[in-house]
Amino acid sequence: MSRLRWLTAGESHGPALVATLEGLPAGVPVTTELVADHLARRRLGYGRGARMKFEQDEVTFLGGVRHGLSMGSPVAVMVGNTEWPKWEKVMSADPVDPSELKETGRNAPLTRPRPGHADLAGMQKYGFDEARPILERASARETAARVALGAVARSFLKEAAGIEIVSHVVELASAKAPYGVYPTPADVDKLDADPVRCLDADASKAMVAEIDQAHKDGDTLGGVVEVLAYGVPVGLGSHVHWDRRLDARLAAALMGIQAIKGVEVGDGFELARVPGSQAHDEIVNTPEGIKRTSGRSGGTEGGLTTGELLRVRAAMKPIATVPRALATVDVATGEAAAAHHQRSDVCAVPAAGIVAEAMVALVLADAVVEKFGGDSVAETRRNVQSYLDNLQIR
Ligand SMILES: Cc1cc2nc3c(=O)[nH]c(=O)nc-3n(C[C@H](O)[C@H](O)[C@H](O)COP(=O)(O)O)c2cc1C
Ligand SMILES: C=C(O[C@@H]1CC(C(=O)O)=C[C@@H](OP(=O)(O)O)[C@H]1O)C(=O)O
Repeated sequence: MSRLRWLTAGESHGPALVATLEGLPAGVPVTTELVADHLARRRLGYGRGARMKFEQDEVTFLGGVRHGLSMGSPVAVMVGNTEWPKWEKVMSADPVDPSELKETGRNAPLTRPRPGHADLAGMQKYGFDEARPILERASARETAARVALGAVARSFLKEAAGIEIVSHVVELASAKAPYGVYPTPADVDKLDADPVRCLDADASKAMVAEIDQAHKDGDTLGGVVEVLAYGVPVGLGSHVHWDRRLDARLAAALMGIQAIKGVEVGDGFELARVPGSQAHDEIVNTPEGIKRTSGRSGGTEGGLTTGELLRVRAAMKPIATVPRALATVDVATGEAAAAHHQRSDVCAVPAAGIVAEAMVALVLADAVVEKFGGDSVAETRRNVQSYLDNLQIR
């Protein structure tokens, strides 16, 4: 199985995040601007904290791309952290004199772990007496690296198979967008211009009001994002083994985003509440070929893509750093305490949608490379076309 492999590294207040992508065919259009544009989309969204106002996400390619095209070698990309100069001592890789650390005023031990973040279990597991070494990597700052790779993956998908990915916010706390309205690639600019990346104006207003109220109350919120992939060919993934099922791969990738607690493929949990006669997508022959009368399955059956619209949802829990701090224990003293809190997002659901797009793009790019191969994207495209031209049933 030829597959894409990818990794990220870097801490929230370290010098930079880095990400590598191995197995990408040559000839994929990739530029610094393309990646920067997607990173800028991830910084948007009503309810995000102060950092997103000044964070620059400075992009540098370190390998794999020449003159705007991938070369077939591993792609390496670095995303600089604007905050680094303030954290140079606290996050120094090399030992630092304790007096210099004290001068920074940023090195007070974080001994009051936040419920809902990785602080406490991470300290226990890795043997630290404070949360800094845990929260630096648990932080969703890391998702900038994923979005950088996702930008590369989506360029490959468009070029190789004409696949395009769109996401939108469908629920934010108790505010809901009307069910069954699916934005298309033509709606992306409109979505990105909306404060909460919701297509429905009334629902968007209600979501903004929820965030304003939570802000006033010193609270935080979660929500649900939906990702749609247009132009996915039939037959990505496979029914033959659990770890080859595309629905399983998508679910794992989405669940791997910080704070995502639930994933649905298509109508997901709703399908469990209706009889079979209302749960499946009936098959009809049309002048354009065999089609489905509905899209309840979300475009996968038996772990294979059906060639219909791919649709997945991810539910994000509220931000763990609650301003009206939650009860915890100071692990230095064993006494009851309020969880540590500095600045934080009130709500990051719109940003989570952009991260979810990136994860879906990486899973689909992996599945396309696996099925169609190709050392150059032109070869992948020929293989996709030949497969579609030679489908026995269509
Ligand atoms: C885009 C994005 C931004 C986030 N911003 C914050 C934040 O500012 N403060 C915070 O405590 N958690 C934030 N989170 C959530 C934490 O990273 C998450 O709660 C933590 O990783 C623990 O969640 P888990 O149990 O799902 O891993 C954010 C998550 C995402 C996806
Ligand atoms: C930095 C980002 O998100 C961060 C995610 C995050 C967390 O705990 O997950 C906590 C906050 O970090 P800080 O305390 O430095 O402001 C967010 O700003 C980002 O998305 O780029």
